[in-house]
Amino acid sequence: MRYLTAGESHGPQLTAIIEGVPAGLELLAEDVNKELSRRQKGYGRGRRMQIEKDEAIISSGVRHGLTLGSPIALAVENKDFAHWTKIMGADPLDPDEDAEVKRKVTKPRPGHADLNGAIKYGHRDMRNVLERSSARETTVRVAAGAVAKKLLSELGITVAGHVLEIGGVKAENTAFHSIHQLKEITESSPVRCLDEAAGERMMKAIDDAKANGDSIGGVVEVIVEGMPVGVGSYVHYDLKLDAKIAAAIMSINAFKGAEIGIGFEAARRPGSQVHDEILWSEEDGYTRKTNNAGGFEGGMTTGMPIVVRGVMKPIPTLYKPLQSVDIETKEPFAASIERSDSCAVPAASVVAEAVVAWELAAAITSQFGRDNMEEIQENIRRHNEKTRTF
Ligand SMILES: Cc1cc2nc3c(=O)[nH]c(=O)nc-3n(C[C@H](O)[C@H](O)[C@H](O)COP(=O)(O)O)c2cc1C
Ligand SMILES: C=C(O[C@@H]1CC(C(=O)O)=C[C@@H](OP(=O)(O)O)[C@H]1O)C(=O)O
Repeated sequence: MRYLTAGESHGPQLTAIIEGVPAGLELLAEDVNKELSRRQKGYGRGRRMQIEKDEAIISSGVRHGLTLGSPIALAVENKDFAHWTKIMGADPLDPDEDAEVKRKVTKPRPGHADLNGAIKYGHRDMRNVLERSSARETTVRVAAGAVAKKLLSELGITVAGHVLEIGGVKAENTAFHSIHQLKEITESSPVRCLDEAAGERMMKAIDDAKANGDSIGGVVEVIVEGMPVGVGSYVHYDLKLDAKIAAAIMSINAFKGAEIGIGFEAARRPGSQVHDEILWSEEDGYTRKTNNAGGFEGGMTTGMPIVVRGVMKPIPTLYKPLQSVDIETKEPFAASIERSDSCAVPAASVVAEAVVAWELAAAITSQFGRDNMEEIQENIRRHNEKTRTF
């Protein structure tokens, strides 16, 4: 499975072409829209989210609610384009002489892609960089992830993301009885946090950052239950599924770190307190006493829940500007900005779910069959049965 996205933040639409989804998967626009709406919620976002109402238009690859095995084309309209038609160029091939249209963005924001992107592509107008480097693109990544999640759910695999930390405020009570309970609780939290009291403090931290013209980041976690054992491989570096998951997390805008299982904590413990002891029972087959490995050994799934965390840095666009240099005048400046998110960690936890789901669905289809859902279901059923008594 693979996909490509196209689209600028303030252009007419975002597009994804999704390839390799097996035939026979039930898929409705509603399945995608549900995920798009989850990404739009979350405390700390700016005015843009009040303008957009993300909805998917699926124009190919699906008939009567079932995937065909052919490429799926999917688009999401940018409602904000209506306010940007002149600046973006209603007809991209028509050079417009309007002064407003010609006003260039020449002031790079520290922490964003503006300066490096301008130098790399030779753009004197950094709008040409920011339009595509914007996390608006995560909309269609969540759409592709929604397709992957649907595929996984048909195979009994559940993916849930939540927020562990925002601006230094940590969730203390992160216990849950089942992944479904985790989903239920976090869905009703404005910061997608299991710990209600910590969630309140996180919102306060976001309010404070906003009042100070600042921004804050945090930590998100994705948990996956139901993966078969042995997905991924140790035989080549580019088949290691834990590495692909880490890369997927790092590919999310503003993410600067990823860890699996106990992650960096493993550096501080002896092996006897890290490695998960192996058990076997007739009913459950092989299981582990603990899950410090977060569901992976040797680049392959262990069958235990996958536990992945990602670190998001604070949003770069600040109302309280940092020092920067105008690329035209080479003079320092203090920019005033129009709008920005103060914190997008809750939204990013939904993006993290999507990118993890995508990698898992891609690995499943490459191992258990690419053509149709029935074949994959049958192959996994046989694999699970063999694994239990292995
Ligand atoms: C959901 C989401 C929303 C974001 N919103 C903003 C924003 O409003 N303003 C901003 O400057 N950056 C925002 N970012 C972060 C930038 O897109 C990101 O920092 C930028 O693309 C540079 O890439 P890097 O931080 O990975 O180096 C957002 C990121 C995510 C995941
Ligand atoms: C539009 C989205 O996020 C945007 C990501 C973003 C950035 O620089 O990454 C900047 C902001 O865009 P704008 O400058 O238009 O307000 C965010 O709103 C979205 O998540 O759908």
